[in-house]
Amino acid sequence: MSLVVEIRHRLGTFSVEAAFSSDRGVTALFGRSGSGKTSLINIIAGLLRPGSGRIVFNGDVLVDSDNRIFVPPHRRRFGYVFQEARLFPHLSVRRNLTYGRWFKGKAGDGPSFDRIVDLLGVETLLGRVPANLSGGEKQRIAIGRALLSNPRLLLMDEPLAALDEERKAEILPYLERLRDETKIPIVYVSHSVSEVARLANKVIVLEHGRISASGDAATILSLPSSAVSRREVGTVIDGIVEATDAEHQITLIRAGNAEIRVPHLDAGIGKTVRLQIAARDVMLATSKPEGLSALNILPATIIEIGGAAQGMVDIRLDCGGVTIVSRVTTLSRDMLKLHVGKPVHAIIKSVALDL
Ligand SMILES: Nc1ncnc2c1ncn2[C@@H]1O[C@H](COP(=O)(O)OP(=O)(O)OP(=O)(O)O)[C@@H](O)[C@H]1O
Repeated sequence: MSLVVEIRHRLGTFSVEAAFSSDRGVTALFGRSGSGKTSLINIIAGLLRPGSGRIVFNGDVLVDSDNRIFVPPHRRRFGYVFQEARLFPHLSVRRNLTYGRWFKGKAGDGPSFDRIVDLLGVETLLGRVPANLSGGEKQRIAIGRALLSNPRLLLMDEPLAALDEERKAEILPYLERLRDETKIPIVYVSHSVSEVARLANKVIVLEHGRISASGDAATILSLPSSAVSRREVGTVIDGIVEATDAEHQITLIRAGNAEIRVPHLDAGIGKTVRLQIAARDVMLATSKPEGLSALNILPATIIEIGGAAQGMVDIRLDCGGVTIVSRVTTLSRDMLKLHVGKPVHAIIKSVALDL
């Protein structure tokens, strides 16, 4: 698949100007509130007609302002999942799911009903009405409905934003299955580092309606960026499962020359896993600490000391070829006499994982 977007659009005093292409898997449009993500995904969907530019999907020209081409949304054959599920309240879950089939192409095209019901784990919900579903269940039905319309591309605008942490955690594995088990490319709008870290193959960072960075998730999410909220600053690392310690239920992951231990993972040796380490979960010591319960104490060298904000600084470290960020107080920075080039030990308090 290939999606090529080159558009300019003005909305009052705000303007979006973006050029990017995407070729497979999940492409995340990532940025703060008001950065233009929804406007951009609406332009891709055809819900908004851009002032100028081109959009081409798999060689199909959907928008070409020079030649006055604008394919309307229903003729693009894209699925759309919004923040709220927008189910039909009077229809059963089964009828909500099959609703999208009216719009799909030739009979027999696309995924089967049973396959989608199984993929999203909604078998037991089929006879219910939306009022009797949790927020997470409703969103799974909305995703199923979009999939059953046999879309060429699935557009998702913050599909988890309206859900609490528990519901998000419940639905994320289904999105991962969708990414891994169907071949449908996805454009996924989000402002959450953890969601993007788990799901995205490619990340496009939007700031003030412009693309400020794009590339693979591990690189982009580890760069300092105004799109990453201060609470979420950290690094995303792709590592490989190297060994397991069955007795202690620990899995050893290698990233560069760094070895990171995490609670037991049900993953084979050699499997790639994505780790997310928040700066606030990394402490620094100027000598190797003894008698500490933390599992991960990595030798590191300081490569950059960021500016102070609210008495805290972010310190970028090289840990065996892998960059990790640690957030310490300015008092610690001064007491430990931290400077670029200084060897330290990074103590990682917790690691978030994605299989
Ligand atoms: N029709 C409009 N007229 C004028 N300004 C608009 C219009 N629609 C959106 N905007 C402005 O464009 C900017 C980008 O909005 P957009 O919804 O695309 O951002 P976003 O990144 O999706 O934000 P959020 O995550 O809060 O939805 C905002 O400043 C918004 O106020």
